[in-house]
Amino acid sequence: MVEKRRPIKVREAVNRLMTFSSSGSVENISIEESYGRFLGEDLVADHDIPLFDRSPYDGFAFRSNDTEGTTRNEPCELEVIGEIGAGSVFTSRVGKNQAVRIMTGAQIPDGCDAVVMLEEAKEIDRSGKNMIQVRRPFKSGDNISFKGEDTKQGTVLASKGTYINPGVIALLATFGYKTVPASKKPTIGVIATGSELLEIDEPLQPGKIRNSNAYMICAQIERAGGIPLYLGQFSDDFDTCFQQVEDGMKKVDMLITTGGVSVGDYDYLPDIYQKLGANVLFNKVAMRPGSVTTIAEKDNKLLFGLSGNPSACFVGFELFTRPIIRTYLRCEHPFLNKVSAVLGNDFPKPNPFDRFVRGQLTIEEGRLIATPAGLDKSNVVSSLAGNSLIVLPGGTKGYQKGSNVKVILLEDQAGTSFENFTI
Ligand SMILES: Nc1nc2c(c(=O)[nH]1)N[C@H]1C(S)=C(S)[C@@H](COP(=O)(O)OP(=O)(O)OC[C@H]3O[C@@H](n4cnc5c(N)ncnc54)[C@H](O)[C@@H]3O)O[C@H]1N2
Ligand code: MOO
Repeated sequence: MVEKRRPIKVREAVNRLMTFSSSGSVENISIEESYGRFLGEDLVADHDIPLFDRSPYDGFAFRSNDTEGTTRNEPCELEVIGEIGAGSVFTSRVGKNQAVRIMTGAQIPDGCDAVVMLEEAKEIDRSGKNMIQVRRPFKSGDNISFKGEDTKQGTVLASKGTYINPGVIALLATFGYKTVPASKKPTIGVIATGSELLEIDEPLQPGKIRNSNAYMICAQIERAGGIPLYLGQFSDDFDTCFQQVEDGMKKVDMLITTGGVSVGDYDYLPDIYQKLGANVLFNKVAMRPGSVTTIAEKDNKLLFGLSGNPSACFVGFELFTRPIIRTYLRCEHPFLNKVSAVLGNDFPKPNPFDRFVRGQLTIEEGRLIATPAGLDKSNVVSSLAGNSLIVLPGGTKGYQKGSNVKVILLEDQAGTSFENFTI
């Protein structure tokens, strides 16, 4: 008789697992390679931006006092004593009733405290002198970008664990980071088990299926920010699988297996953990799909025993492996984001376990709608292409279309049919 496993709640499973999470080391990479990585350290501004008061416009810099009482009919006239382009500095001090022609981005010359835009100033000639007329009073600071107004020295530009997107790259470049301290990516081994598995380029045969999980998991690892190391697929043979897991563990930061975690005659993973002397954190979770997800730890390395059923494998990865990868990458918020939405279809099937239904989140007339995708069975592949997981808490009743539900966003929103951006 097979020993009955005791399911634990998802939250408890996650909490138990997270006590074994740890962050990896930090490596310096070039800024060109940094897109899509995670910052390994807080970045602190070592100087002000802008570093000097500068002009945000092409125009004339002058002393605001000189424009006091000026009106459209009684303009003040200022003598233009020089000009300054972006990148140059005006070396002499600008005096009373004087102005300097200045270009966008150029440093405000000493003595000046305001800028009038080119279009607002009228250039005139007074006995060979180049003058401008200014037709309204200016206050000190008008049209000036001040030193430090963008970023003050000492400010945290971006905290460790921040995803390096193009905007973060702009910050890094502004502060001279030719090399960037990035969290080292974890290398995660992937082993597929099952005598029924064919490699994807093998012809189909009776009773056999293609190994889709290994490829799916590798892509999930990449999406989460890790490096997948596919170690191969192996038949249901205890000695072979044990050897592969034992050898695989030495090459990686964590290891994922798919298949063989249930209670069948060829489900060897529980015996493999035992022979390895691994500490099994849990082997049954009150969730569908993925109830058989089993996680063990050996010498501070985690072994994720994901189900062979594709949907169960997918969900097990997103709920358990992903936060471990994100913690390794130093993210402060390692879990996927959740939003509230309205259920787009009836979901009549009740279940005592919490369900994570694969689905598609859309916006219709400003409302978020979560629609379950296809057949809700854990061995189904066709429901996996959606952008979200709809959380349906366990209970005795199903859910009706229009119910309020929580939806986990699967981060890669490229396939999301949210309202298009049009002007
Ligand atoms: N008597 C019981 N039987 C089962 C139970 C149970 O509690 N008692 N649990 C069921 C649940 S729930 C699930 S989920 C599955 C989990 O089984 P395993 O994780 O051990 O996976 P396998 O048996 O190896 O395979 C399950 C299914 O998935 C297909 N598979 C396997 N590997 C791959 C792959 N790499 N790519 C695509 N598909 C794969 C495999 O052919 C099977 O159809 O157990 C239930 N049974
Ligand atoms: O682990 Mo199974 O997917 O709950 O159906």
